[in-house]
Amino acid sequence: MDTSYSIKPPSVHPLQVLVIDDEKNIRVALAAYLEGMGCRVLTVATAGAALSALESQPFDLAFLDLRLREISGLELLPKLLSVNPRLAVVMITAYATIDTAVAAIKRGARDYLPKPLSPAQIKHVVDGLAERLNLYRQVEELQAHLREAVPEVILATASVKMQATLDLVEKVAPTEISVLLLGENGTGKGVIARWLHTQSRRAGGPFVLVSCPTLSEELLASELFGHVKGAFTGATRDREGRLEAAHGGTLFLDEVSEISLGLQAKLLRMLQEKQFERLGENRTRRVDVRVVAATNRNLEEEVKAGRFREDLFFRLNAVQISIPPLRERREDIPMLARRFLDFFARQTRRPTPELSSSALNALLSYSWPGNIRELRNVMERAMILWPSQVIEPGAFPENIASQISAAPVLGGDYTLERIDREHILRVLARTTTLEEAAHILGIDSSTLWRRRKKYDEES
Ligand SMILES: Nc1ncnc2c1ncn2[C@@H]1O[C@H](COP(=O)(O)OP(=O)(O)OP(=O)(O)O)[C@@H](O)[C@H]1O
Repeated sequence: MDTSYSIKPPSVHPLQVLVIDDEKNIRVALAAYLEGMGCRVLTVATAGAALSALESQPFDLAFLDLRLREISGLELLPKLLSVNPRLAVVMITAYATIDTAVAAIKRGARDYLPKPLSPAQIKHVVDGLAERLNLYRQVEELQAHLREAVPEVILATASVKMQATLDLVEKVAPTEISVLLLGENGTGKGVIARWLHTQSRRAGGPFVLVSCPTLSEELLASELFGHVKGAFTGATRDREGRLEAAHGGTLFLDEVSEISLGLQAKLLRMLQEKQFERLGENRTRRVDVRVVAATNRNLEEEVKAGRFREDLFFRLNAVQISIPPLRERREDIPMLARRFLDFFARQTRRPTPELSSSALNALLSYSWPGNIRELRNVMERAMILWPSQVIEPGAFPENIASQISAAPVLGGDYTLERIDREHILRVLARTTTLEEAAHILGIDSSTLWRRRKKYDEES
């Protein structure tokens, strides 16, 4: 997923903490306490060591002594923040005065605490920061979804392969069966999962997404099952998990292969018995969800390699639906490109531009490793960068624009079969029915159908 995004992805548990103090006793005591809370701690005695530690590691939090031997903590503070602007700095001092506290906060410290620090004070700082980072992460996920929000799901297709996929989706949607969606990144697994939900009897209930790989094991467990206050660092109050939030609806587990073996066991129990406990809680809760899972890995191989439980695989895989990559449904590229252009044109209140034939050529010749997501991004970029009403290859990134030369030209060094194939695929791409394409090509529809099937299978 694209990360060009205003809020930096925060680190998740465990918190990385830097302790900067020239008194060994303080360093040792603070480190022991922080480690006891599950933090990863590095202690340093000098400003130089602190700066070089920050340059090499992404710390979340620093405890900074106000009076270091060679430099004041107040002087060091802006230097630390210039290396890592997201660092939360807590000034600590045995000589607390209101003036220095104000100065520290003005320079960017998050907190100011008098020595000796009590365990309760340290816990308060750590829990508060863990919760804030967790909120950042949730905001980041939401913003990423908003940024990618699908204006309108495009379910039209001219591809035999994709049509077979959509037929299967339509068949299983109204049932309660678990569905496993397979497909490369950006092929639309999330879009199809949401569509499955809207076509199901659960459409009036919630659709809840859990993106498995973005979270550490502990955080994912808490995200799924919820937790009670005190279950781990940062668990400052009881919280329901996404499982409960999905009650009566659909739970979408994206990139399910990334779930650790420990969590897989819990998930299996939930699927088998519809029961689970929040982290740190004895009470057993019941939940009614339909699970749709997705992966871009070969789960059977993960099972063979011992990384994925076979019984969980069978539970999730009641029906398997493969979504073809865009390069295997090239005939859809022009239609999808135009639909995205139309969407972005409406958003920017411009008339929808056309694609020149060389622009179309470039799009059709490119391999689209990022699939529909990449096509959508390329169309959005073209709308921003290309003011004219006819989009030319120059509106596309260089790796796509340069594809035109790879397309076969009449009279070039190409076999008849390559020209035949390219011509058929392009005519199919710009026409709306098979009959219309067959008419242009001067062959009957059944011959064209067979050729298209063959090309689909070869690609
Ligand atoms: N059928 C579709 N109609 C409209 N837009 C689509 C469609 N399929 C995919 N997209 C676009 O591509 C983006 C990626 O789709 P989606 O997140 O569903 O893919 P994915 O296969 O789940 O990808 P990943 O594995 O990276 O999570 C969507 O946000 C949307 O912009």
